Amino acid sequence: MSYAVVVNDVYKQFGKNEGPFWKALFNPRSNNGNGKHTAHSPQGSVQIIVAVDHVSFTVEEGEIFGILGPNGGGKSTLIRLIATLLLPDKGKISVFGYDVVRQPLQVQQLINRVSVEASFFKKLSPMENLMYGARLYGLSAKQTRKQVVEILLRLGLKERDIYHPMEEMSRGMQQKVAIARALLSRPRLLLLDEPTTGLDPRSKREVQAVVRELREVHGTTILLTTHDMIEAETLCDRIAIMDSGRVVALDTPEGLKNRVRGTTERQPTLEEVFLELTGKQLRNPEEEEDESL
Ligand SMILES: Nc1ncnc2c1ncn2[C@@H]1O[C@H](COP(=O)(O)OP(=O)(O)OP(=O)(O)O)[C@@H](O)[C@H]1O
Repeated sequence: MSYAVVVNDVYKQFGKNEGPFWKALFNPRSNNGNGKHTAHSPQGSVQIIVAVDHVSFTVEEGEIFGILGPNGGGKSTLIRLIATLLLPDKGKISVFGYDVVRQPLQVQQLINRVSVEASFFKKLSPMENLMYGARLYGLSAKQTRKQVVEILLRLGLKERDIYHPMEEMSRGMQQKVAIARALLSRPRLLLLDEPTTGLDPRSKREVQAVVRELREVHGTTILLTTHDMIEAETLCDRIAIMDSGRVVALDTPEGLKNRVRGTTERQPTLEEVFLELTGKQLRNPEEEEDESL
């Protein structure tokens, strides 16, 4: 078995300085059960946030693997650790056999990442932004120009949008341009951090179709985070449910549902599975509105 990603007992915490320690004496706070607690020292008090709490899993080559969880669950931190943007405090991560801490350059050559906060030169068009990106990847201008048009049209942009300033585009369109930019480097592993959050249902479907096509045509391994259960269920081969920094379950969508089957006649939804496993609701009211459009 060839693994694209191996995450082994990874732990990551953040510390936020809360000022001098004596202030905390008047406002004492301890572990609130949500991965947060306050540590005091003569230098001051620091709120410790455990973002990733001893997480282990593997992603097979060519797999579409989803990390499903609520806001603040630790999904983005995990993606940043795999992308070599953060260092783990404990544990090991390897990407196609390369260690993210000891061999970050080798890892960076095999991956690309799209996040919701993708940045662009807003006065420039998608074509200009992508040509700039392509130069950073060392791609030839002529070949890239053709490829940019192909990818953007495939993602549902109109030909005229390709040459208009990015600042005139909707967030959905900008997200598609971010995905197109990541695809230019033909990554073996594509990390998608909430790729369809805030997109209208049609744009969502277009992005999801491209994700499937990438795996089918190019064999790209895809690791995506989402809090959209329908997306997780329809797109992912396997799903890790993450809550408060921990993976609480990992299985195929069918396997996850089988875990809580037995109470009712019908098959449970992933939302019910999530509620059963974490005691929390996952559904995002914004997404619900989107779905009904
Ligand atoms: N750079 C940072 N400094 C301090 N705390 C951080 C930092 N990055 C993340 N956190 C905290 O770590 C926890 C996990 O955040 P993370 O962004 O990984 O969650 P998430 O599941 O991706 O949620 P979201 O969908 O809201 O991005 C949260 O409590 C967050 O506030």
